[in-house]
Amino acid sequence: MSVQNPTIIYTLTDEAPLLATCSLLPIIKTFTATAGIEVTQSDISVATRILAEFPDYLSEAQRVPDNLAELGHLTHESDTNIIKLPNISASVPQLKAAVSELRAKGFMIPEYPENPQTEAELQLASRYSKILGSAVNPVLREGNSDRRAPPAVKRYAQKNPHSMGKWSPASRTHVSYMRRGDFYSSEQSVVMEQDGAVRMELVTPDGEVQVLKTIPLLAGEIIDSMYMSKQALCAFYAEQLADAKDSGILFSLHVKATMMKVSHPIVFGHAVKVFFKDLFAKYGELFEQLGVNPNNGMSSVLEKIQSLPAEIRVEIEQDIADGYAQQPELAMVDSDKGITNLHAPNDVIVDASMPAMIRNGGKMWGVDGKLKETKAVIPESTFARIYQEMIGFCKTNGAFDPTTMGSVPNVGLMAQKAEEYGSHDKTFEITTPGTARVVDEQGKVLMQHQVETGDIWRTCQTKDAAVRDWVKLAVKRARLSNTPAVFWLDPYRPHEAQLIQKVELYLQDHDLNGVEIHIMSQVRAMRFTLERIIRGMDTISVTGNILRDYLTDLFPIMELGTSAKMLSIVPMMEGGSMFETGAGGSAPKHVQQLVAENHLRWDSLGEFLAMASSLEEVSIKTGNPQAQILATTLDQATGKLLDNRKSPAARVGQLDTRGSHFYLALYWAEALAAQTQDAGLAARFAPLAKALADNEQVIIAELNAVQGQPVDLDGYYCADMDKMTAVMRPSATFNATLAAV
Ligand SMILES: NC(=O)C1=CN([C@@H]2O[C@H](COP(=O)(O)OP(=O)(O)OC[C@H]3O[C@@H](n4cnc5c(N)ncnc54)[C@H](OP(=O)(O)O)[C@@H]3O)[C@@H](O)[C@H]2O)C=CC1
Ligand SMILES: O=C(O)CCC(=O)C(=O)O
Ligand SMILES: [Mg+2]
Repeated sequence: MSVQNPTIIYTLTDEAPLLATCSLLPIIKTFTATAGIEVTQSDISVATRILAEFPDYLSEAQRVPDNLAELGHLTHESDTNIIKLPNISASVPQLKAAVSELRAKGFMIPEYPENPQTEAELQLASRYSKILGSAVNPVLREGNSDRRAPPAVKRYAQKNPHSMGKWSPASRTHVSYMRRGDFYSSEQSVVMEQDGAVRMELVTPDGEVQVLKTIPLLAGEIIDSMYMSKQALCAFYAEQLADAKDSGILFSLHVKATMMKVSHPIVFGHAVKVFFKDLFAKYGELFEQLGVNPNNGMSSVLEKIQSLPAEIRVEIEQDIADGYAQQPELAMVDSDKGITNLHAPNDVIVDASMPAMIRNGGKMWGVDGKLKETKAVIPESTFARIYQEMIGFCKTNGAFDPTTMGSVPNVGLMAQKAEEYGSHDKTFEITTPGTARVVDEQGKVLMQHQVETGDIWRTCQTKDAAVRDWVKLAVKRARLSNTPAVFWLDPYRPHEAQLIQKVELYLQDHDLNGVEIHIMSQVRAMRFTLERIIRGMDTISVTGNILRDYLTDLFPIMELGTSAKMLSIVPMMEGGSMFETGAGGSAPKHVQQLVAENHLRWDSLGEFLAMASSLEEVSIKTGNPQAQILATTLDQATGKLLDNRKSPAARVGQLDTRGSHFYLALYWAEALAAQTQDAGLAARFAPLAKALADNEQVIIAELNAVQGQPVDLDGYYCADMDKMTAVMRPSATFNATLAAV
């Protein structure tokens, strides 16, 4: 990016945010072009990433560049400015669906090899693993994370509170987690004294040494090793199923199979097998022949048995029904369609699913479509306990009150694939019992565990420079917002004990006068924060990577009703910036609604906030004063949009995403026309402001007239761009008015 031509890169992703982009990006480009700022786009959708991985299967005309790799390189440049919308972190069923869709459209990429055996299949699996799960965010997040609700958004939520379910002190809802045999119980941690490499090795009982991975490490880097016992996990599931059945409450499993793309599908698969114990005992061999993979959920069983003769299929279906009847009632993802919590590993993603349950007064949907008390099973104890603490607090104090509650911004340790979220390439399902150990270049054993077949063994890395930057960001945010900051760190956990030492050291780099900093273990930090929150006081949570993810859905969903309204900034360690839009995901349900009734309820507030911050960054970096004017007026327009309640509504026939974008354009143009710092810009936008205001009724009528009918986007993962654009820009008057600028 040169000073003359500042560029903002806007990502094209998937599902609802991509649809919203079809309407919003033309507006943004129209406005920024007036200040000589180019907004380019970079397609990192799951479908495009698949195509980019397989040029050797495509014709010249079908090939696409590897945009994600390109963006990954740019994150190391100081003038990079990326707006990152949420994208699908694909499960295996989603990846297979995307592949089928692409093949049906003539892109003859290879089928996803579900049970790779041959060398060629293993190679394909390895190529596909680059696209599976959370494959985008870890590449781009070359900085730590700063997520918060801007004051205007918080004020709006206080004036216009969302509904909250009631909490009763008698609620039986609770969180269940493992007390032994999980990663927490076995963790060991060391800090590297100098640059070097370590090997992850498995030593079998007959002395054979299998090298599973070699990991280069930098001086000061923290490396942890830990395992989860399969036997302990399965025993835990059996106990929790029995307890839920006895207590007559729902059973629900909450994991993060997207980010923890190696370990959590396995953890999920064991739940499926323990729940349907008799089914898998009876048909284990047949299921294996059919290629059923329980890690992909019951959807895999239902899909694979389709190939069987009808009478066998019917018998299996009856056994599945019996399985459901014998076990506790499962929480439902979609009770109308019979989709349960164990259907697919990515339907219930813990960061969004637990807050939704807590917001609903501790209830999830039962098979009859009614809200019921629930046992929320989160096997790993490391972070599950924070939810139990919040649930206990709600039972005592009642539901949170969005009109008075304080706010909890987050500063998250995320840079350079920190901690568990960077561990998937260092996670192994153990195939033979033995000693799993981490050995340095001199042959010294740094950490070791006795493991059994099926145990999940992993290492996690955290770079020293990332920790230092994180501490700096925490102090900066605490000072700038005059808010106490709490490091959520547990001294009993070996990794976090190492972090505490580093935090205490790096805090000394800063002037802490007038800044309030605490270090507390997770449960105490939660309690401290909640005691303040109900008194209207704000508290910054300074956390590792997983709690960054969990807390930036949890608190915003209580405070604002959704994490889509968060400002989510990643100041890159090498000087560039990424502005994520909100802290939530790509809202698949919203696409279903659009397709069924041409109403999109995606709220682009996250995009508006990110765009303003991105423009401000352009102004700071390039000295372009018009960029700052665009940023300031965009924030004004966003504030007015909130005040005038022009956010998308949930139901068909009401204002939706497209109408909301129209109002943003109107208010932004009006604010630009009204500002006095740059007469040229004001003159440029005055006619647009007038034209949009004059045509408000016509445009809204044109936008609303299309609602109520199904629409065809010709695909899901690789929908037709022209069709999406036509659907998302249905007002000829609005389009022509923008084009005239
Ligand atoms: N940064 C990223 O790239 C992220 C990507 N993901 C990916 O997103 C997908 C879905 O994840 P999931 O766990 O279901 O979480 P989501 O956040 O996508 O969805 C949960 C619910 O949040 C609400 N929601 C979220 N964003 C918006 C918005 N902008 N406007 C209006 N409502 C919103 C919707 O509620 P309602 O139905 O009530 O309207 C939605 O059903 C997965 O593929 C996941 O991997 C998830 C998190 C972050
Ligand atoms: O990358 C993903 O899969 C999810 C990211 C996420 O949930 C977050 O950063 O809050
Ligand atoms: Mg998240």
